[in-house]
Amino acid sequence: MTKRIALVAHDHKKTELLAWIEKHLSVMQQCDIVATGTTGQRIIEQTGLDVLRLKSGPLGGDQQIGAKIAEGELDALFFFWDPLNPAPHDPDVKALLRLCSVWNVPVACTSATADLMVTSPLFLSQDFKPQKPDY
Ligand SMILES: O=C(CO)COP(=O)(O)O
Repeated sequence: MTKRIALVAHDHKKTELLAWIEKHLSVMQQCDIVATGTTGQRIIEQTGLDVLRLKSGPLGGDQQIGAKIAEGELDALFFFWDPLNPAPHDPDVKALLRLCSVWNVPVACTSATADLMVTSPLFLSQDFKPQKPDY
């Protein structure tokens, strides 16, 4: 099954995420991608990747991604959140990161971690199915 991933970046991190996507374009082309609204728009414009755009983060996009994680519809999250600037929807950001831990979904919040994640032989492997908790 195709890897289902979410790509999200706060405003000061969007350039970094876009550069990271360009660097790993061949992997990204093998994934089903969802993104929050503005991030998704920038990805489409810059890379031509096919992206399902959800609402903008402050308008509920993070929560939409959280819902997909709770429903088992995402295999990984790449969330370049901004540690230096406060977000009006910080509770949504925390909730999204929390749900990744609740459901054991791999999440990368920095380009270094994201590099390690997508270059792992397990990333695109059909055999890699992280254990889902038995709630
Ligand atoms: O705010 C975000 C994540 O918390 C990202 O939202 P945008 O992609 O719409 O900028």
